[in-house]
Amino acid sequence: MEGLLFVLSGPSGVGKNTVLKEVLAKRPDLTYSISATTRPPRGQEVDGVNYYFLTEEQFLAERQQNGFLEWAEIYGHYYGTPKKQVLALLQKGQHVILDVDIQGAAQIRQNYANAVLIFLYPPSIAELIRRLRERNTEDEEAIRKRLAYIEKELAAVEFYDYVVVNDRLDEACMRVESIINAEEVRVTRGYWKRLLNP
Ligand SMILES: Nc1ncnc2c1ncn2[C@@H]1O[C@H](COP(=O)(O)OP(=O)(O)OP(=O)(O)O)[C@@H](O)[C@H]1O
Ligand SMILES: Nc1nc2c(ncn2[C@@H]2O[C@H](COP(=O)(O)O)[C@@H](O)[C@H]2O)c(=O)[nH]1
Repeated sequence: MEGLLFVLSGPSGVGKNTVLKEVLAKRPDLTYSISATTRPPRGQEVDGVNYYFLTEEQFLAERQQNGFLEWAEIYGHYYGTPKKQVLALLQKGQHVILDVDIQGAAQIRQNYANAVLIFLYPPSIAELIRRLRERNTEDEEAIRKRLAYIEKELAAVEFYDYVVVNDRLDEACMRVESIINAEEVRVTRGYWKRLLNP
């Protein structure tokens, strides 16, 4: 039986990576899909761990060969989900979670009707800006570019299946885990049959 495909989106700095790290530590049956991007590495990011860092030429060649499950241009750089590895994991029965923006989530919604879309929402705009600035990984111009998209990104929450407010981190992680648990036992997915003794 195929694994479940989850999507986590939310504005830059809301805490997607932070929440994912905690949730993934508790769910060995959930795999994080490492995206490809043309943006340069920031801080301690490592190629093949945080992202596959590609040149624009490499990214466009991969896109040309239909190598992405979804892709988007965000804040002036390309981002995409490598198709082969995600589909292989799902076929093996592994759940997969993508950290993608609202454009990517819309493509996933269109092409994978069973995917579960979760939106991580900030407790306030002021707190979101504080987190983004205090992370201290972008220069002022890059921060301004990201802030310019906040309103559009927050408005897209309407198209998601679930929303989780990332105020207290432990609570937000618990809610994301609860969503995964609940989706696993939806009768229509048939996934619950895995829980029966042979
Ligand atoms: N619940 C929380 N309370 C306080 N700080 C938080 C919380 N969640 C995350 N943070 C902090 O906010 C900052 C941004 O978090 P993170 O990098 O995970 O965001 P992101 O949504 O993945 O951003 P981006 O889309 O830019 O990659 C980090 O410094 C992180 O430690
Ligand atoms: N559509 C896609 N969006 C992606 C992908 N990987 C990451 N992202 C989104 O990009 C922004 C910026 O990320 P950052 O690491 O530069 O801060 C953020 O909203 C991510 O969700 C992807 O493969 N496809």
